[in-house]
Amino acid sequence: MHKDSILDIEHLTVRFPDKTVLDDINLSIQRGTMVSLIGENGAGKTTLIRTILHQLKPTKGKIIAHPGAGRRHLEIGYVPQFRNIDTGYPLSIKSFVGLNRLKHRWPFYLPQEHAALISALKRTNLLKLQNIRLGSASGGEKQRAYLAQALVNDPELLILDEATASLDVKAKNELMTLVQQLNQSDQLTVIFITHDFELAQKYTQRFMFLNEGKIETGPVADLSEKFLEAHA
Ligand SMILES: Nc1ncnc2c1ncn2[C@@H]1O[C@H](COP(=O)(O)OP(=O)(O)OP(=O)(O)O)[C@@H](O)[C@H]1O
Repeated sequence: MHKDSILDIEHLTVRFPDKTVLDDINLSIQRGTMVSLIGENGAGKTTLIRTILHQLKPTKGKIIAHPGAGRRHLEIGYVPQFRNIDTGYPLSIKSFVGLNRLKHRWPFYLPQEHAALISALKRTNLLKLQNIRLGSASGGEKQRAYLAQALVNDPELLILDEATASLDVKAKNELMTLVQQLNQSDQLTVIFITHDFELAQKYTQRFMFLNEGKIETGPVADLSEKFLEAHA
């Protein structure tokens, strides 16, 4: 275990009947860092994330989470790949973000829930847009609403699952700039799944490269070299 890790992955193996997708993986993710998770289609990125999210039980090994001081469990936020939302979608941005606070009587929030909701809207620059229908928002705004939804429970770890794919260059950079600000101001740890090396190098410090069941890690400056090696 590393001194300040948020996740320690130890001898993690996930095997499906016909395939070993993760093969004895060992790595630590440091608290407060932004890390890219790279790998070809079918390399096992989703499988790794599902295991981190307790959606999948490892065949062998384990993932140890280290919640921060005063927290009982590691809260994880998840932002999916952008998919367009029908223009008829009825909920306002605020109500959509609030869907992730269902613990009580949505949409009648307790005061602390309402405060968390407003904070998530503020941190994603959506405060002024909170009452517009999500269906009428731009692609970038919709994706920021997904980010706000992931933030509303005050996560310590944020997983961006190809969350910038299908956005235009401006919206990609806006989203990643916001995430970078949260990383710096709140020590939010980020796992950024992407096929975009340029964004990985611009916004993250380290990479995790999944290939044939194994993971290699390193500083993002070495990313192109690693990728070329894997394809040599
Ligand atoms: N429940 C399952 N049962 C059997 N095989 C599975 C299961 N889930 C995933 N797989 C297989 O495991 C491999 C890794 O899949 P995974 O979805 O983790 O890859 P990925 O890197 O996320 O791919 P992509 O970039 O396309 O999303 C694939 O060959 C997939 O078919």
